[in-house]
Amino acid sequence: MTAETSKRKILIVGGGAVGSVYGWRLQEGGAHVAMVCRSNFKVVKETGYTITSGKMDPVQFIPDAVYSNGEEAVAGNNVFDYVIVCTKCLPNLYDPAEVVAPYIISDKTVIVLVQNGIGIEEPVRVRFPNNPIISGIAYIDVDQTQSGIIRHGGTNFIVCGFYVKEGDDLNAYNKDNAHILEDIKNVFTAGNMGINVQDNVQEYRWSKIIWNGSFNPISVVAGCKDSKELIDFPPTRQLLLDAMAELYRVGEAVLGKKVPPVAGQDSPESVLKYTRDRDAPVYPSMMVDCINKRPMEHEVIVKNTIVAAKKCGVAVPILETVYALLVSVERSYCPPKN
Ligand SMILES: NC(=O)C1=CN([C@@H]2O[C@H](COP(=O)(O)OP(=O)(O)OC[C@H]3O[C@@H](n4cnc5c(N)ncnc54)[C@H](OP(=O)(O)O)[C@@H]3O)[C@@H](O)[C@H]2O)C=CC1
Ligand SMILES: CC(C)(CO)C(=O)C(=O)O
Repeated sequence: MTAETSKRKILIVGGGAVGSVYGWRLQEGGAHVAMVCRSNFKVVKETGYTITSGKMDPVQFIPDAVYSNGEEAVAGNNVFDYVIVCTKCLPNLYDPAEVVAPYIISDKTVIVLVQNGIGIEEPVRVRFPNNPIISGIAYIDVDQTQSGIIRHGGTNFIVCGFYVKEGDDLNAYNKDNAHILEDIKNVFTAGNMGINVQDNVQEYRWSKIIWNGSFNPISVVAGCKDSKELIDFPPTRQLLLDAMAELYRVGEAVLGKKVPPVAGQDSPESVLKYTRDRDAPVYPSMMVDCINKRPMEHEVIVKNTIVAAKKCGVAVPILETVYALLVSVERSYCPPKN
């Protein structure tokens, strides 16, 4: 069966910035798209999303279904082909598997985790050892400016591949399940989304963490500055370069080889240049969360990276400093529960 011969049933859990654009594109590509929404549930259910993408006029995206919980979503034994998770990943606040659990009623459902950070997959794998899990790294620049109102910069591609238990034979798993990777490729391509399937996607998590582990926390501790402001001010520009150099050292130590380049970015200077050359400044997702007084993904983006560095004996004084400051900033508006 191909994407052309069967309408894929896709559920997007987390109908925020990334989830809305994914839903819109995948529906355009012919899939049946249902969304799980939380704070924007009422608006999305009643009027859908208004999405401004790149230089296009705003478009209206009306999902095929909008749910607020698992009971509604799986009523009548409704099995999804794909459950795509586009929530923030906040293991310091809850078990990430709990976010997915209400929607998985069959081993056949492919779980796609579209979240930044390191170590985001393991809790979901432990809970769903028999479901295929695809780890997805989103290259997209999008935020929700008001409930249901989405601003998308235009870039939209994903690097993805299977996640398996440590010690399992990833090559054999890739081979046995090649049809799933082929299918997701078709589904995303039909929606005009770039998709780059990798045999070992974990390597690419390190490519992405170079950006997220530097720009995200530094934007917040610098007082919520966007990428242009950070790059144009020499002291924060230097801090970014030094933080990225640390991150490259961690990635190389973990992988035992160079961090793979994405879009030609293979050094702190080239990441900075790529970011500076973009048409518009980037608003890092952590900065957007901080401005809106929401919890930030400091655990998966910064803490897990520091833990990996320590395991490999790599010193990361800059990361440790920004982590301490970042968590302090969050505590000022979002005090810990106990
Ligand atoms: N924005 C970007 O440009 C990029 C983001 N990413 C990554 O993608 C992931 C998603 O980011 P983004 O879209 O920006 O995040 P948003 O905060 O915009 O969206 C997340 C959505 O998930 C909802 N949500 C949270 N928990 C649940 C739950 N248990 N059930 C249902 N819905 C839930 C939130 O609802 P509520 O409003 O109630 O909190 C919110 O609408 C993150 O890991 C981020 O780092 C990666 C690349 C770029
Ligand atoms: C850089 C960006 C916007 C994606 O390209 C991102 O990943 C983030 O802000 O968390």
